[in-house]
This record gives sequence, C-alpha cells and structure tokens, in this order.
Amino acid sequence: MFLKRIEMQGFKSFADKTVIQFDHDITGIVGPNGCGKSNINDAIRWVLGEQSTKSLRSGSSMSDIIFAGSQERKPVNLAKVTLVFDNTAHVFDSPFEEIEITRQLSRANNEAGYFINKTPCRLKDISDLVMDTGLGKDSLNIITQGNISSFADAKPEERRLLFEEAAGVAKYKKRKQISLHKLDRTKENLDRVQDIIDEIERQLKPLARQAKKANQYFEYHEELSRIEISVLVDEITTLHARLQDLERELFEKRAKYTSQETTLQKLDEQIQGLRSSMYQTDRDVNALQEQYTQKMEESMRLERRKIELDEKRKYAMRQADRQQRKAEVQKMLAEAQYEYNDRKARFEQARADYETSNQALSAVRTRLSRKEYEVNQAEDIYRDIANRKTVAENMLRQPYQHQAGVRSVTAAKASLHGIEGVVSELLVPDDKTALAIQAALGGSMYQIVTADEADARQAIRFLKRNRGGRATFLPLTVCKGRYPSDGQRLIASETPGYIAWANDCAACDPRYDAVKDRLLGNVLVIDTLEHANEAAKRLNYRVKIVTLDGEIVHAGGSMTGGRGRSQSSPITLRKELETIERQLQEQETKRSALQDELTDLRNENNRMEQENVQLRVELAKIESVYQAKKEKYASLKGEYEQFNESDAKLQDDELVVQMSKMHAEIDGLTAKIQNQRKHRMDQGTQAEELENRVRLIRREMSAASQEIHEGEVKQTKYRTQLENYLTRLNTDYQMTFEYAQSQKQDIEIEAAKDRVALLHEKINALGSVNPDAPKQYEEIKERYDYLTSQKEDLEQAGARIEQAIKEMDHTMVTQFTDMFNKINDQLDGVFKAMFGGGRAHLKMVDPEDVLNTGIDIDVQPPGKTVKNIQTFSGGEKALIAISVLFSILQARTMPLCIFDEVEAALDQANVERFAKYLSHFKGKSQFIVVTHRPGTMEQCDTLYGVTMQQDGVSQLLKVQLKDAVNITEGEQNDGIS
Ligand SMILES: Nc1ncnc2c1ncn2[C@@H]1O[C@H](COP(=O)(O)OP(=O)(O)OP(=O)(O)O)[C@@H](O)[C@H]1O
Repeated sequence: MFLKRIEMQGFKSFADKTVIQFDHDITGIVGPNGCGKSNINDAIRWVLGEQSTKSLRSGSSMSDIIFAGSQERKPVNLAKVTLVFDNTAHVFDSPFEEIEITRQLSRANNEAGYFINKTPCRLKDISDLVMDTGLGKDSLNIITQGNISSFADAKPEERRLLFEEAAGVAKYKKRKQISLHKLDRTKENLDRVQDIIDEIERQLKPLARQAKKANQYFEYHEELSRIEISVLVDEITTLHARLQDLERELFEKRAKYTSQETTLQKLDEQIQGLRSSMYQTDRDVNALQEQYTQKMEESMRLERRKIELDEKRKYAMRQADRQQRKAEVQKMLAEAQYEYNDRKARFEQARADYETSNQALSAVRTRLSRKEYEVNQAEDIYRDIANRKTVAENMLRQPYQHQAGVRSVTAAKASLHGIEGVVSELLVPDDKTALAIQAALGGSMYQIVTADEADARQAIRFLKRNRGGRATFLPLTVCKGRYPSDGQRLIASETPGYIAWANDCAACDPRYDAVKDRLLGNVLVIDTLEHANEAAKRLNYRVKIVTLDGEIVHAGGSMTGGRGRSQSSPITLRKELETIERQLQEQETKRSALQDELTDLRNENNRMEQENVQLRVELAKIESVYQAKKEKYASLKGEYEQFNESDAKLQDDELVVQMSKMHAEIDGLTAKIQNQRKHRMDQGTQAEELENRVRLIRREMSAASQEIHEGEVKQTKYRTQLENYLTRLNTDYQMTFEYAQSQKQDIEIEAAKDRVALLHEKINALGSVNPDAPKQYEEIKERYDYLTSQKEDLEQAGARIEQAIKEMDHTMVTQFTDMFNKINDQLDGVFKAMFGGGRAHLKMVDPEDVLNTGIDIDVQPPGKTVKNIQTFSGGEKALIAISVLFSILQARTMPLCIFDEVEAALDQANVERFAKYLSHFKGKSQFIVVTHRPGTMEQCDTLYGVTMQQDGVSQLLKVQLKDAVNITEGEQNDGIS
C-alpha cells in the first residue's frame, strides 16, 4: 500500500498512541458522530503541511490540535503524527523505499517539529517533497462531504481548481506565481536601477566636462608651478636689487638735500649780513651826501662872495687905467675859464649820475611790479584754498545736510538707545582709495548702525513720531559679511590693475568689522576703468568693481562714472580737509617768502627814488652854476678881446684859495660818494647773486624733494610687490625665498614670464574649477558601469523568468487541455454508470483562454430535459460531483484517496452504485473511506471502527462488516460489542 501506516499520539481526540495499518486498497473508517473519524483526515492533512487552523477545524491556535483533556483525562503536552509511505514506486522523488513524515507540536513552548525519515527538516521541505506526488493539503486526495456538496453550486472559475489539481498544473501555477512575483521584483529593481542610471547619466556629462576642465587646470597649474617659482625668484631678485639701488639713490638725494639746506642757511646768513652792510653803506652815502650838500652850499656862498668881489673889482677897474683893466680882465678871463671848465665837468658828471640812477630806478620798478603781480597771484591762490577750507569745515560740521533722517537720529543720539553711528563715521578709508570706497559704499554710507533690531525699531519710531525724515538702519545683530569666493579672489589678484578688496582699504573698530565686510567685502578695487572692465569680464560680471577715480562697474556690467560739482562726501571729507590744510600751509610759506622779497624790493626802490631826487636837485643846482660860469666866461672873453693890454689887478687871493680848497673838498666828497655808491651797487649785485643762488638751490631742493617723494612712492610700490611675490611663494608654493632660490631652474626667464602670463590667462579663461571633479567623475563612472552591468544582469534574469513563465504557460495549457479532454472522455461513461443512463459533458467557458477559463458541466440525467446543474436536487448534485470525481480518478491515477462521507447525501440505491464503482479502482489507487453507509462499508476490504468512551479519547479497532454496521447504526446506543 502506498500509505502503509498512520501513527498518532496526542492529536485531537487521539490522546493515546494509535496506529492505523493499511493493508488493502479500500479501508473503511466507521463510527458514530463525533467519535473522531475526521480527526484522522485532519491528522493526514496536518502532516502534509496544513497550516490553516480553520481548515483543521481547530480553535484559534494551532496548539488546539493537541489533545485538550477531558473530565477523566488530563491534557497532553505533545501532538505527534507520523505517516509512513511505501516509496518502492518512487512516487516521492527520493531514493528511499520508505518515507516517513512526522509532524509534532509541543504545547509548552508552541514548538513545532518536522521530520522526514526521522531527520529534522523544515515544513517547506515536506511541502516540496509532497508537491510533485499529487498529495498535499489542498489536493484531490482528500475529498469531504463539503467538497461534494459545493461542487455543483461553485462558480465555473472555482470549479476549474479541481481540474487544475487533476492536471497537475497547480505546482506550475504556484511556480508561475513565484516567477511572476520574481519578475515583478526584477522589473521593480530594473526600474529602480534605470532611474539611478538616468540620474547618473544626467550628472555624468557635466561632471565629465568639469573633470576635463579640472584636469586642464591641474596641467596648467603644474606647469605654472614648475616655471613660476623661477620667475618669482627672478622677480624678487630684480626687485631686491632695484630696491637697493633706489635706497642708495634716496640716501644720496637726502644727503644732498640736507647739505643744500645747510648751504641755504649759510647763504641766508650771508644775505642778511650783506643787507645790514648795504644799510650801513646807504647811511654812509646819506652822510656823505649831507656833507656834500653842505660843502656845495658853502661853495655857493663863496661863489656869491666872489661875484660880489668881482663887481667891486669892476668898479675899481673902471677907475683904473686901461692897461690895468686889460690885465685885470685877462686875469678874470683866466679864472672864468678855469671855473667854466671845472663847472662844465661837474655838470656833466652830475648829469651822467642822474641818468645812471634813472636807469637803475626803472629796472627796480620793473622788478617791483613783477613781484607785486606774483604776490597778488599767491594771495589769490591762498584765498582760494582758504575758501575751500572754510567750505570743507562747514561740510564737516554738517555732514548730513541732505539726509534729514540721519541728522535727526544723530542729533538725538544721546536719548536713543544703541545708536552706534553712521557708516561714514565708522569706516575710514586710506588716502589712495578714498574715492573708490566712497563709490563702493554709495548711499550705504548714510546707513545708521544700531546695536540690534529693537534699537533700529525704536529709532524708526522716533523718526516717525517727530517727522524727522527717513533713514536706513543696520543692526549689528543681523549684519553678516559678504565675501568673494576663493576662485574670485584668485582671479582678481591676477587681474591687471588689481589694488585690493574694498574691505582691506578701510579701517574701523573691530566691533564694526561685520559692517565693513558686509558693505565692502565683495567689492573689488581696481586702478582704472579699462582694467575694471577687464576684471569684470574675467569675473563673469558677478562682482561690483570700483576704480580709484570713483567709477563703478556694477555686477552685470553696467557702469557709473563722471564728475559732479563736488566729489565730497562725509567719507572723503576728513582726508580732503587734511589735504587742503597742507596746501594752505605750503601756500602760506610761499606767500610770505614772496612778500619778504617784495618788501626788500620796495625798500630798494624807495632808496633809489630818494637818491634819484637828490641827484636831480644837485643836477639842477650845478646846472645853474654852470650856466652862470658859461655866460661869465663868454662875457669876459669878449671884453678881453677888446683890450690889448692888461689892466690893473684886482683880486682876492684868499677867496680864490678858499674856493679852490672848497672845490677840492667837493671833488673829494664826490669821489667818496661815487666810491660808496659803487660799493653799494656791488653789494646789491652780490646780494642779488646770492638770492639767485638761493632761488636756484630752492628750486633744486623742491625738485629733489619731489624726486625723494617719488622715490619713496616707488620704494613702497617695490616693497609691496616684493611682499606680494614672497607671499605668493609662501601661500601658493609653501616656500621661503631661500628654498625657492635653491629650486630655481636654469630657464630663459623672459620667455618663462610670457608663458606664466599665458598660463594665468588660460587658467582665468577656465573660469571656476571644481578640483574634486575628476575623482567625482571616476567614482560616478564606476558606479554607472556597475549599475549598467547590474541592469544587464537584471534584464537577462527578467528575460529568463519570462521565458520560464512562457514555458510554464505552455506546459499548463497542454497538461490542462490533455487532462480536461481525458476527464471529459471518461465523464459520459461514469455518468451513465452512476445515473443509469443520460449524458454529461464538460466545457470550457472560454476555450481561447485555457489558462484562466472556468469549467461548466452540461448534464442530462436519464428521462430529464433539465440541463442547468443548479436546478438539480442535493442528491443529484452530489452524484454529478461524484461522477466528475470518478472521471478524474479514471483519467488520472491517484496513489491515495481519502473520502470523508462523500456519499452522505445519496439514497441507498445511489450509495450502492457509488460503492460499486469504487471497486473499479481497486489495484490502482488506495482508498481510505470515512462512512456511515453500510453500502459503502460492504465494498471495503478492511474496516476500522472508531469509538469514544466517556473519557473523550478516540479508540480504534479493526472490525468486521457486521460490527461496523452495528457501530454506525448503534450510534444512539452503545457502539460496538
Ligand atoms: N484537541 C482535542 N482534544 C480532545 N478532543 C478533541 C480535540 N479536538 C477535537 N476533539 C474531539 O473530536 C471529536 C470530533 O471528532 P470528529 O469530527 O472526527 O468526529 P466524527 O467521527 O468525524 O463525527 P461525524 O460522524 O459526526 O462527522 C469531538 O468529540 C471533539 O470533542
């Protein structure tokens, strides 16, 4: 027998160990209601893998299948059932000739145990072993009364399951289900992988470009590093040498300047000395001049006395004889001639002196008027600067003339809380970049910095309440710096004309660093507008740029520039005022020097005017004397010529001697005065020469000072450049100059410089570079390749599953159709045997869809015209179902069938037909039949009677037919005897 034995213990009502031995084809199980017959079926299904407590007619828990005890028996802790199969026909796919399957369950810990041939295993192993045999918890092996009665009323689709089971396609269906599930999962995985691949593909292209760019950058940078070190070393060396030359030059210039200062001082002293000496000479000349005037007056007096004397002589002569008179005239003529000649010479000398004085005076006047013009000019400039100073001072006193709000808040600062100040007061730009910072700040220079937002709100309320104007407030608590990116810094520092980032050009209390960095942190300062345009281009028009002249290239490229009436703003005013004060000081020095010179010139002019007047007076005096002498000489000459002889002598020798002495003195004084004048002129010339030298030296010193200043500017520039280069060595290459020197290569520096510039250009042209791009690209590419191969694997797996499903579908269609036809072939004969005539036929509801079609059955019992199965009686429906069941058993041999009261609904005649037909299968299948019907019992080879005594425990014993009928019929009385 296929099922050789069942061993049960503790299973449901079989509390004690019960062994059912099967030795014949048809074994009947009989017994009264509730004695435990169906528990045997349950035991078989339980071992074959049933997990549903409902289907096992157990309670809510599987442990309810363990014997629960009764009034007289205690519950047991373990349920254990073993099925022993004969496998000599190898119904099980196993080399063993006997298969023993055991399932047990312990109540204590709900622990389940599964065994095949006593070897522990999993439930799945049992299901797998059983699946291909046609046995199984849902198989056709176990048919209950319920199965039979529901067959006719079932939907065609439900009915189909029976045929699937018969055709053995259930396992394919299950496998297909698993495959479909797998396919779904594979497709889901594929979709997921595809989504990731799509996403990665989207990243891959730009990343490839970035990686290429970064590699290019690394290449350029690598080359740059190789040659730029040498270039930097060369630049530093050159700059160093230049600086040394410059310092030497500056030292010499400063030394010369100092020595010129000393010379100038000496010259000034000399000029001072000379001026006092000239003053003394002037006084000497004046004294001599006075003496001269006195002498001249005395001389004139003597002259007058002489004239009087001569008149007296003339009178005497008129009294004397003619000879005497002649001699007298002759003598007078000689005197007159002498005097005439003498006065003439004097007159001419005086005239020449006067003319010389005139010329000198005119020269001085010209110089004077030129000097006056220069002084006026200097005065105008001074006044102009002084005016500018006043205006600037006024503006500084009222810096927010046009910002009413700022004015109001500043005025009320003491009564408001947390007013830190106006941006223009808090930030102080350096001289050079003041205009640039002013432009960079724009209107924000009038923003008022407050400690926090509450302070700003309070100030705004104050302005509103007092209608004090509007103002913008910048609370420190929300103020955050804005900075350029590292890339922008690098590009900016390499751009021609780069000065600095604006926040580095202004100083402030560290408290306001955030304000400074917020307003100026991302503004770039460049020297000229051309360079600013270039810088903007290189920075992709993303940065605001200002020039030293205050022009702006805004982010985006728009430009602001030009010049208004005033360039001043509070931010530049302080510096402007300092510059104006310096200019005023310089102009003051210049103006007072010019005024000194003017005073000197005026003094000289006055002196010369005086001298000139004096000379003119003298000339007039001497001219009159000269004219008198001339006339006298002419008259005497005429008179004498009338005498042939000389007349009496009338003379005053003493007067003549006095006069001649006087004349000699006057001549002496004249000579002295002339000498002094010449000396004075020499001194003047000398002073002028010295002043010329002073002017020359001053000019030279001013030029030298300018050169020194320029040299110092150059020096600062070189030092800054040097610092820059050293910083670059340090930051870009982490090298000291000394180490870099040791790394310097022997290359052509000029060509290298060109190359460095070109490389910088190329690097700039690359724009922003992501240095991690190559690594990121590699990683993502690797991931992409991996996922692509995953995708291929999944596609192949999917294709394999689809192919397997296709094959399974094909097998199922074939097997199902074959089995369906076979059953159909059997059905008519079985039906006729069961109904004693008539006919029956199975049909597919949708023959086109064999895999899903429902199954209908057309039946026509003998003598009836009704075909609709629903309209038949319960017994007829059961007989139809049994006919189909038998047809199936005909078409497909089952190794084991368990019928649980399947014939319960049949009448006696039909039970007999049923039982008779059962014997058709003898030798082919093993039957275990649970029954109450004697007709069926008669056909059984062996009969087991199941009884249950008061203790609620099922007992089993082999019985004879007679006993079996008794047991069944004596259900109401006591069971077996
Ligand atoms: N865990 C259990 N412990 C003890 N007895 C149990 C347990 N489970 C079920 N039983 C008993 O098993 C009996 C039911 O057995 P079963 O359904 O096999 O009877 P039957 O012989 O098939 O009856 P019928 O002829 O009416 O179908 C009941 O008396 C029930 O109390």
